[in-house]
Amino acid sequence: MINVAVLGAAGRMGSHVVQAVEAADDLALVAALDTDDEIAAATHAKAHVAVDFTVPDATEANVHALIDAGIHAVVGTTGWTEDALARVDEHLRERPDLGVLIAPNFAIGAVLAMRFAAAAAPYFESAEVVELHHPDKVDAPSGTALHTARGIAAARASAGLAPSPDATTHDPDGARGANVDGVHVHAVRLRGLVAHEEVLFGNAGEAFTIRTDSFDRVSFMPGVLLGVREVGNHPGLTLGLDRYMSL
Ligand SMILES: NC(=O)C1=CN([C@@H]2O[C@H](COP(=O)(O)OP(=O)(O)OC[C@H]3O[C@@H](n4cnc5c(N)ncnc54)[C@H](O)[C@@H]3O)[C@@H](O)[C@H]2O)C=CC1
Ligand SMILES: O=C(O)C1=N[C@H](C(=O)O)C[C@H](O)C1
Repeated sequence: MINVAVLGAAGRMGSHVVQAVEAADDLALVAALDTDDEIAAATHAKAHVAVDFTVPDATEANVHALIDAGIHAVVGTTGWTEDALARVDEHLRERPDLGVLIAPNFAIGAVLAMRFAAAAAPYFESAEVVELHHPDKVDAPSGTALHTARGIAAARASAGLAPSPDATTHDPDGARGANVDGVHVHAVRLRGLVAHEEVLFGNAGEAFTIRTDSFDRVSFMPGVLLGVREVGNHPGLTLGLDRYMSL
């Protein structure tokens, strides 16, 4: 039995994780924590793994506290910078027995979309990412879109591709979106949406589109539970759920 604590348990994602853990025969929910609770409560409850779906401003401190407490961490919260990831990696060297999984998206379709986008990237002259979310989301672009764009950029660089063609010289209102390592990323916020992404590729005379849609937050739960079950078998810092899958 794996004892699980959930951080951000009152939130949109955290409340789904609480239900998913409670429904799993091999997992025990031992702590459901939110803003007013200390991480120490997870230690007192003998948690083996903590799942963090909180806010970008809180998640790094939570992960360091979990490492200090000797608890594996499965993190879905977005907003991680390269510097913050490096600090976690460094901290984990003090605890080589612990695993931390930080994944921008636990939906299987989104995990595959990120991988497929990186695989397709060397074959197209142009690439752009459009992410579409509910309007209560606090960060933009989404963590998934950042990860997708960085994967595309790395694959283009490895293949020796020139920058995507773009004649824009005047964009005072930022209509071309964010530039993530040379890949333009556009963020839509619309009531009624949950989490969606389109990756657009173009060549002369053709387009190739990868689309993933989470219509309901239940779509993230199989991936979260996979992370909970596997994190103890993957010491160190792991970025992306695909690292736990045979892809
Ligand atoms: N990796 C993935 O598959 C997914 C990631 N996300 C990300 O998860 C995060 C949370 O998303 P939502 O659940 O929609 O947000 P939310 O705002 O509904 O929930 C966040 C919860 O965290 C709590 N919280 C804030 N600071 C805290 C702290 N220091 N300790 C404990 N709890 C704290 C809040 O009170 C709230 O209940 C966001 O960064 C979002 O982008 C969302 C969906 C899927
Ligand atoms: O805030 C959300 O809702 C989501 N956040 C993650 C992200 O920023 O990529 C994952 C998913 O898109 C839902």
